[in-house]
Amino acid sequence: MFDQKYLELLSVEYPTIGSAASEIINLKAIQCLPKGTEYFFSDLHGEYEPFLHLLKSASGMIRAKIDNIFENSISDEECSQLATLIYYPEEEIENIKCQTDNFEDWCKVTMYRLVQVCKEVSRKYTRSKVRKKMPADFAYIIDELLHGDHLDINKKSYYSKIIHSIIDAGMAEKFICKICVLIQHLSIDNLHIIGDVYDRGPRPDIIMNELINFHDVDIEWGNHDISWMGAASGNLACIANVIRMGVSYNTFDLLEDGYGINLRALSIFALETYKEDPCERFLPHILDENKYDYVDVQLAAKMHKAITVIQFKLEGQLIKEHPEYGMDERNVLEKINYENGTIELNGSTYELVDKNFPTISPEAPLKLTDEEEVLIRTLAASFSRSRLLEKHVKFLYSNGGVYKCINNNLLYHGCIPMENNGTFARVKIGEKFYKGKEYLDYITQLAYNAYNLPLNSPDKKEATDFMWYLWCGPKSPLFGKSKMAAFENYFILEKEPSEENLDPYYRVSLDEDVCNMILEEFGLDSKSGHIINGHVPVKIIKGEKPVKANGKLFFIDGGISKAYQPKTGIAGYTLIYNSKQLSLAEHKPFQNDQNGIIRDNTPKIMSVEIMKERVTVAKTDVGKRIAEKIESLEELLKAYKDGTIKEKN
Ligand SMILES: O=P(O)(O)OC[C@H]1O[C@](O)(COP(=O)(O)O)[C@@H](O)[C@@H]1O
Ligand SMILES: [Mn+2]
Repeated sequence: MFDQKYLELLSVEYPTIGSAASEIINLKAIQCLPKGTEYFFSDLHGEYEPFLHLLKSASGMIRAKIDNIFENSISDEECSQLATLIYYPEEEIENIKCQTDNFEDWCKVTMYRLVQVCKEVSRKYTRSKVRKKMPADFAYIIDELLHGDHLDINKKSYYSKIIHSIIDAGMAEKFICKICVLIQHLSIDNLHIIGDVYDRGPRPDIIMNELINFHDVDIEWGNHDISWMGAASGNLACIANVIRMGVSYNTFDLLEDGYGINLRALSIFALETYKEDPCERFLPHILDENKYDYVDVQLAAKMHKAITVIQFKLEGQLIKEHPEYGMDERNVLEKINYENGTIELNGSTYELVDKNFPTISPEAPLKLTDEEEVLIRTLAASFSRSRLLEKHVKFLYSNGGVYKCINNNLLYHGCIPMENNGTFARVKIGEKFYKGKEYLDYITQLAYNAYNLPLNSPDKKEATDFMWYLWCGPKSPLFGKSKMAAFENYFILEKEPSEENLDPYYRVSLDEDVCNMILEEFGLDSKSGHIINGHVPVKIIKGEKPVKANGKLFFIDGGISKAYQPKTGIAGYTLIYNSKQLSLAEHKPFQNDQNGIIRDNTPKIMSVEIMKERVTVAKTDVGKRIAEKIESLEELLKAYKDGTIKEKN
């Protein structure tokens, strides 16, 4: 069954009977351990401070562990202080230093407590896995402290000796910081980000840096992420779109300081073109102030309008070039009566609130002026030169996809386009129709082609154009709405034309049988599987619930994004899947002090499904791979024993 060549290759890593046998023993032991804890987040929308807090605190689970361990021995206030120390060790140590007379004593007590917390969070991992996460300079000491028997009288003095030596060597602060970070890292085994890292909030770039440094993370692309990926692939409409979103949410720090996108040409153009225009409909939302790159609101409004008009022109051009997208209704600039200042949409005429279009010629509304053309090319050049954006987009590709099947759960941001009768919608691309999993696989391929194919490849342009469709096309699984009503929101006062209708998916998937059908389409076991969705904020204020379809379907966009908190009433969810249960942490709005520390924000944690039996590693996807490895190692052992392969002593 195993071919000789494969076993020969394996024998390089395990050259003797002894090494192969001990690896088999090791792997079999791992299989029996409880599975690691998976954390699911969605719709982070650039909110780096709350997100980093959720990572550091394992969304409240570290605090829950502290309460468990020290329930009867230390006060609630001390538990709270210990939690803050674990999340923000450096800052909190400075605080303590100012507050306490005997810092050395505090260090001693704290180190003991931290070792206890660390023992608790590392309990379900092998010693070797924990060692791999340890800071190199303290690995030996932490290992000793974690694995000794503190009740043994001889060992007891040995441990206090270690603690005292750390203090005497002046290393206590460093040790405390390192063990706090180790506790953070051990608390989250895998991280799943179900889309929309980008737009609205201040610094998605900081979130991306954090994700890149995290040990195990996957990202299911959201419509906002794909738009940045499209921009990085050179799609001009996507470039205009991400700049428009950035300017409209006042995230100049991200654009200029983070990604080094030079907006000087845009500001000069906007000031000249919209000199006398107050651009009232384009005043930016100010959710956060910029730290490095302040832009006056009046100027920002002009820049916002300038890039929006360019975007609508570029979008109109794409729509005309691709009748197969079926998006003619969105070619809005060609539907305007420039003389009357009205627009005809779906048979109704609406008056525009802003009728000033100095760069649009009514005979050719989609044509960029020479200045607009130069401007968008300049911006595009800036995008292609941004090394940090390149690094982040590469990570989105290497660790991401349209969907992910993991441990019998199906993760995606938006939806699987469906019909009203609960069957998969058929979508035509080129000459072929696609649906369900095949459709998602095909568009994943197109997304890779957009970024990776060489410029002269004939398929490159098709794929790059399609990135814009994925951002806002009606059958895009990342978007899942009938239209993106950006134009209507800017230019029309009536509410009705700006309504965006959700794909039938969002209604039919409330039926458990439909969820089961979707899970099976992706080769998952519908009895134990779940679908985990982002994208649509759960309006808790209005009584909506994140758990749907009799527990098969989770919507976990609870509004980490400040822009959505008035709609949801909370500050986001984390779905947590450990060996015993699935639970949802519901977060309260985050308030940080002047040092950036978020205190007293322990979420409400609700258990949503208790596992029938404790889930071991053997039952997970990693476990399945381990089982295959055990099988091949056993085959290698046989080959060593019957002499087909020689040991390399
Ligand atoms: O209110 P904003 O930030 O202008 O954005 C509104 C647009 O964002 C969208 O909700 C898409 O963003 P999400 O994927 O975050 O929902 C559109 O449907 C809508 O037109
Ligand atoms: Mn979204």
